Amino acid sequence: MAALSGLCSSSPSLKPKHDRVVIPLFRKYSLAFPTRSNSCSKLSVAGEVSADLSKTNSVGVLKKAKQGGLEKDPKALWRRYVDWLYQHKELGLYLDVSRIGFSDEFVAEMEPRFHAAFQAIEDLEKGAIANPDEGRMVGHYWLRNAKLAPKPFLQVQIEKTLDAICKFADDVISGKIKPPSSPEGRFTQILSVGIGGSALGPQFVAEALAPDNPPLKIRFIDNTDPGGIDHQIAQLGPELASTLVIVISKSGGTPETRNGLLEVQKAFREAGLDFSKQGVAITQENSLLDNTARIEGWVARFPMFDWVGGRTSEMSAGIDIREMLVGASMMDNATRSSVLKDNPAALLALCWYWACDGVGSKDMVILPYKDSLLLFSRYLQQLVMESLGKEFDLDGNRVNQGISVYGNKGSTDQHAYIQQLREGVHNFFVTFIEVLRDRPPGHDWELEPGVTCGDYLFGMLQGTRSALYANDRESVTVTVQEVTPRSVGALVALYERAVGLYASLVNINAYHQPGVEAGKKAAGEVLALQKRVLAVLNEASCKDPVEPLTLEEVAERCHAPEDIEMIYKIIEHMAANDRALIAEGDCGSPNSLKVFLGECNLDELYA
Ligand SMILES: O=P(O)(O)OC[C@H]1O[C@H](O)[C@H](O)[C@@H](O)[C@@H]1O
Repeated sequence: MAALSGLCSSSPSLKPKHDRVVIPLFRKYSLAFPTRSNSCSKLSVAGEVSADLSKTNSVGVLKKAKQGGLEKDPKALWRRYVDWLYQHKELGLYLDVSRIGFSDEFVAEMEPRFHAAFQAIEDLEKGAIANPDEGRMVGHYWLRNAKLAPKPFLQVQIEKTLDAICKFADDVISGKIKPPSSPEGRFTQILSVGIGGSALGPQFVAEALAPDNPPLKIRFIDNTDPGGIDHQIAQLGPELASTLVIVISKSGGTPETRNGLLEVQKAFREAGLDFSKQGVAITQENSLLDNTARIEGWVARFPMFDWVGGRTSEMSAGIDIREMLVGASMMDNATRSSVLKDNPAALLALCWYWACDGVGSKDMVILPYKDSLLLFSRYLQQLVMESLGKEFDLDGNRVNQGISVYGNKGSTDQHAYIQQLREGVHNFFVTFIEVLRDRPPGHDWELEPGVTCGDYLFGMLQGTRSALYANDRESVTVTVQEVTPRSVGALVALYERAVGLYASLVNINAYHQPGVEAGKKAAGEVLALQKRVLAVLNEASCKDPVEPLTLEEVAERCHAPEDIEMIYKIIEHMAANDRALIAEGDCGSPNSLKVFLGECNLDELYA
């Protein structure tokens, strides 16, 4: 989909400007912010850790080392910075972990765990069933290097899909594939319908990489909120006739996505348009969505593979950008290293383990200082929380693992919640994402002597990093030269691998999501109950005279007295949407309510 908005076109390749990183002036900035005495924060860190470590953590040195507090001597910090600085020359990407306080002892003690984690990832890449509950291989790494796929037919499948997507994108952009009844004679808009991993990745990439004036503009329907859906369709207006609707769902049966599709199809019907001439499906072969698209003869169908999880499907069909794949593949190569200091994903996993005590005791705050990376935190929220948030470990022990992720962007957040990060409850560590290039060359100007707009953003990032550290708030900094398809691909791959390694460190399955099913099942039960409520109300409303019912009567006739609260919520919702009428009382006093339906449906009554 991003390919269709002009992202498939090759972008200038990244050339690192220098081999050595420009060192942030942390000393200068830390002088600018008042610092608290160390002893105070040392105490609080030690206290938090001892409580959490008693749960599951076996890394004894973690507790001991944390009691030491963070390094504050500027010279020692500088040595630590240089010592631990990771650089990927070709990608122009740096990772600074110096503001995470792990000790050498901790690193040594973690070594055997990393050994096992590296081995697990190697096995995964070779096609092991790395998702044991679902009996599936985990192959998102093959998408950016098909030769790695363990079977030749998988290699062919990946390459063929990639070629087909790129060709389709070219044909749409050039107007070779066009909508039947658009005055423009070509597609001008994309409406993407999908949720979770089938929305967050495309949204992030579209926000990060779409050019100012893309050949096709992208909109998203990523919820079953009728108001939101109506808004997207209304904004398209007459351009619905030149909208390519891309429906993305790996399973092909997600209700929110199905609802979005049905709503969009209704809008097409009402506008006198033939949806099948403008619809594209991206889904597993033979899924409900795939079969629908095939039978209805949609414009195109592209496969999503069984061995790619939704949240790691960023590089699969739909987001076909060869440059992104190159960036991801380069990062994959780097993160295969079994030398900790040479492996940025392992360094990240190490920092997470240290900062969160291996039990998720701290939240991960993602702060990109670049508007176009705004959605990176939302994207990572799913990748990290759905992968790591698990009740049981691989041996069946209850561990309730996870790391909470939130964030928006700097310096905007400076004016929102950074106050609490600096001074309030100490339950987080920060990841700064720094982008060195402010603007394309030749566009910069000094809005005051010696200072550009971008210098302010840079100052805010460095100042915040220093001010937080001065108050014992740890941080990681990832630096890229520019936001390009290549660097975005590299960032995605970096975090995918870090999540995989961290999952091994804490012995959980990162590739399934059993908890999501519970909510979906419960939602299904609510809708089934609603149908029974409607039938009971319909029967009472078909009487002459109409018999308004109390909540208790409805619950009894539904044979669900224990569900009276849910029945109340169903009726409240129906009343707010004029689908149930209130005869007596009001929703503020549930026991006073008497309800009926405005119309009697005889067909249903005798069905
Ligand atoms: O792509 P779909 O099959 O429609 O799934 C969409 C989403 O559904 C579930 O909520 C899963 O937990 C997500 O991982 C997935 O991305």
